[in-house]
Amino acid sequence: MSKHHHTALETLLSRASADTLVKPAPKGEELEAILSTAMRAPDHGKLRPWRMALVRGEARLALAERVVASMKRLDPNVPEQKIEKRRTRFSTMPLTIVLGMHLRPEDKIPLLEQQLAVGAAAMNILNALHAEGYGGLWVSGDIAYDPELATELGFPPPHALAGFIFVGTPEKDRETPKRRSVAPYVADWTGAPVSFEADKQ
Ligand SMILES: Cc1cc2nc3c(=O)[nH]c(=O)nc-3n(C[C@H](O)[C@H](O)[C@H](O)COP(=O)(O)O)c2cc1C
Repeated sequence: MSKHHHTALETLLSRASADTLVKPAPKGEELEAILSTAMRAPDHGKLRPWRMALVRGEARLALAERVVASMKRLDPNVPEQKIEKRRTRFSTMPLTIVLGMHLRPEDKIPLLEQQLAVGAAAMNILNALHAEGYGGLWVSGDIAYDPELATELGFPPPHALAGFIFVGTPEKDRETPKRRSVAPYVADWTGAPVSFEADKQ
């Protein structure tokens, strides 16, 4: 497999989200290794705030129904087409990782830093999936902010959802995506406040 010829940096530079994911998803020891990269995320206070609920097999249908119920709760007039799209996605993805946050609002570590640690864990997982030849897509949408859905999935307030990571194998081999230059997002600070090309009109 070509992945073995890639340096770590090339792997990081070539990651892209894949929205058409088919079987197989990683399982067993390989899945455990991929998920273990979450444990290497930078994490102020060692709170380990990330939680991953794996949804596979028959449980996918139940998740899809909870998601649809959440959509209807949030918007009683939600178009049927939107419902069907989400129902199909959640019920057919080979694996969905519900990314939960075990948040501690009373802790001395700021909530934002707790959330950033979960984001870093998610990024490690997405990169690990890519490195192993799988694909991932991190999605949220308004349902990710529905406390009732979060509670049904095991994350009652103040815990919360950081989204869902769809996992599988990209349907087709894709070219390495075009990457924008990072230059507009980088500046040397030499004493005066920086300004970025990216922010100039
Ligand atoms: C927290 C979070 C939530 C996201 N939610 C969605 C989403 O609901 N729908 C979507 O199409 N992309 C969402 N994205 C963006 C995708 O994960 C992805 O980055 C985007 O499709 C661009 O693809 P790329 O990662 O290959 O650049 C989200 C990203 C993050 C970090």
